[in-house]
Amino acid sequence: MAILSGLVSTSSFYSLLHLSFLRYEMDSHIWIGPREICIVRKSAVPLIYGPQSQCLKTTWYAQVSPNPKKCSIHMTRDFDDHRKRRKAWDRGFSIKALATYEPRIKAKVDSFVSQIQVNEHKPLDATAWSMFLSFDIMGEVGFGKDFNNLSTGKENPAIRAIHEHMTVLSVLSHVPWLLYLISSIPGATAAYADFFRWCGNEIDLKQKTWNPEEYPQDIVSWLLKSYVEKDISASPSLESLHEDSRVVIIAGSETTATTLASIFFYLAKYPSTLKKLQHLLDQAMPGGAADWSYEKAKSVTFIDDIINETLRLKPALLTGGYRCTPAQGLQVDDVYIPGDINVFVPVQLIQTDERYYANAQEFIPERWGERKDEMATGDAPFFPFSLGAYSCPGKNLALQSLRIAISVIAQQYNVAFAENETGDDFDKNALDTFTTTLPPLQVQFSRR
Ligand code: HEM
Repeated sequence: MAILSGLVSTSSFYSLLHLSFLRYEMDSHIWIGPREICIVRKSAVPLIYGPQSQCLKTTWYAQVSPNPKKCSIHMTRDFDDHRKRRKAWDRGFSIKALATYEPRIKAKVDSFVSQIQVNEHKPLDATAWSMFLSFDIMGEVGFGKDFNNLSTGKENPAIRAIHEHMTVLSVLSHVPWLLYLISSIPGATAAYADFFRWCGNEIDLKQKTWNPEEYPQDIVSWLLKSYVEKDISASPSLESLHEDSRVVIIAGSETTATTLASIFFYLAKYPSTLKKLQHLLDQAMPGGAADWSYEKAKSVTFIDDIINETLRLKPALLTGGYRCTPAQGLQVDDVYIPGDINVFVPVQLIQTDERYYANAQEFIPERWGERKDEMATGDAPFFPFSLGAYSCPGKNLALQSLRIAISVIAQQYNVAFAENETGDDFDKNALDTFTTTLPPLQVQFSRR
């Protein structure tokens, strides 16, 4: 039991590190409630075993409820603890905090554009470079540090290990006792050491130079502020604070990077969408790059339509995290789910289901804008950031980063598939490793 409690004793943020590696089939639909996932399909084949309930239990596939209101959720102590702790995180994503991040994100995007300029007309791997940009942004707004991925064109060694072990972890997370067993073998987790050390050193440094009068400039400083001030929302221990700091990078970078890479894929595949976007950007900022501002870029709502449509078809978390039913079980409509059962929702499957979306497999950004009523998008399930108490606190930061990146790049450059690149591998062979592992995508940028 110690094996499992080692994995489950920490906050729910830690669950982000439990990765999944799945291929699934589902023939029915899903619902996510205002707080939690509720309905599961009784006849679904039990496939996965998860760590949350401290013993290995059947995992059920989730399904849409025709009547979500019937779902009731037991509020556990964990839930309340989580709600308190979320406050420390949410402060780091407030409107005021986001405003301090904006010019620094823009600076990172500008350095991405400088690399495009140097490599103009040459093939660039959009998957890798989106990762470089995104990790550099999270280094900056997460810790106030530069990972130097963009300037060197190489993955920082401190974060390389995360990628190399993603798939292994994603498989092992379904047999948590084995994961624990392996992690207790000396040297087996050595690859993570760089990353752990880097985050730990940064926290130590921040603690030593802590100035209570200063407005925190990055997310980890917000978490540290709660910790130093012994706020009710603070990480309960230094170890837990270290853990949260690692989550900042893991949760914030991969997700935004895979979304950006997927946007490049769609813009290269559908030149008419790119042209339309560029036309709208030109209207909003007739002076070109010199005229760029985040406020003006944000006024081009077609950017959000593209982001939404990308997150619908290729959500960064294809399945998302598990949820555990309350001890007394859950009655939803005519389905009873026993207590302590892990359930999850395959986000991508639902968001591409013809029952909810017209031409569900097609990339039609207009369904979020001018064709919203006609295509009945308003009522369709859409939850790439999850919903309710455990949903993504970094959503607005992610949207801000994506809006800045797309507007700045599309304003100045065309993007197309490089020679011999069809995009098929990228489109079809993504792996669900909790976050998504994408194949390379060779694209070519050319100045407009
Ligand atoms: C396009 C980008 C992003 C997507 C699609 C995304 C999606 C998600 C989803 C689906 C969850 C819920 C996971 C679960 O149910 O277990 C989540 C949680 C979380 N995300 Fe994001 N995310 C993105 C960007 C970010 C960023 C930039 C941050 C900043 C650090 C962030 C921080 C977190 C954290 C801390 C949690 C855990 C929340 C909790 O347990 O209460 N995410 N994200």
